[in-house]
Amino acid sequence: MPALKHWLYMKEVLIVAEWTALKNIDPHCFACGQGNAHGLHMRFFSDGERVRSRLIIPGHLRGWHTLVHGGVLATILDEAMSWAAIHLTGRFILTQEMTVRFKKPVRIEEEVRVESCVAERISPRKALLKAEIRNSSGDICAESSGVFALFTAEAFTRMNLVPENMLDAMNQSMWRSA
Ligand SMILES: CCCCC/C=C\C/C=C\C/C=C\C/C=C\CCCC(=O)SCCNC(=O)CCNC(=O)[C@H](O)C(C)(C)COP(=O)(O)OP(=O)(O)OC[C@H]1O[C@@H](n2cnc3c(N)ncnc32)[C@H](O)[C@@H]1OP(=O)(O)O
Repeated sequence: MPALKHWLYMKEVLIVAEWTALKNIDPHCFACGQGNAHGLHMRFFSDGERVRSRLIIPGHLRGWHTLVHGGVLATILDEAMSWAAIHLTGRFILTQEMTVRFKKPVRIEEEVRVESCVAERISPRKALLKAEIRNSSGDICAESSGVFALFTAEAFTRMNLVPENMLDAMNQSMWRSA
């Protein structure tokens, strides 16, 4: 294999290997459920430090004319921060609070990318997450930060936030890829 072709091949292998697909266990989630006919069908990938997804926001989620509804952008940011909180801390989570800054309009039917990370582990029970949405030109269109409550499996079960028969699948999906 000529050197350049070999280098490109190796680069591709490295890039593919760097981002691992994360497993989804709830097909009905509005944001990530692949079986929700009205949802966003987001799929997530992680390199161990960040979580990311890309999607095309369908026309029925518009706010005005060709603009994506701000609440939909907030959902995308919340979802990205949630996946990062779960997979990068290894805890079950609830979004406790979040703020969003809308910086540029996002258009329906345009591809966007969202990326999130843990900004700070505030305490054993809390983490600060950040996320940003970029349009196809790479401009940051919306960004968020959020405080996430972190739960052990036992605490999550005690608070009746997960049916016991789903606990195993949830625990496993937090460590295994798709
Ligand atoms: C949902 C995640 C499931 C994980 C799935 C895992 C794997 C699957 C993989 C992928 C699936 C991916 C993603 C899922 C995606 C998206 C999720 C969307 C996220 C959301 O869209 S989520 C909905 C919106 N968001 C809420 O619906 C929050 C409502 N808000 C509250 O529910 C409270 O505000 C709270 C609890 C946050 C703070 O409550 P608070 O302010 O009253 O806190 P306080 O400290 O006073 O605690 C009082 C007593 O709560 C217990 N407690 C509190 N925090 C605890 C902790 N961290 N650990 C253990 N126990 C805790 C103790 O029992 C304590 O009692 P004590 O400490 O005295 O014993």
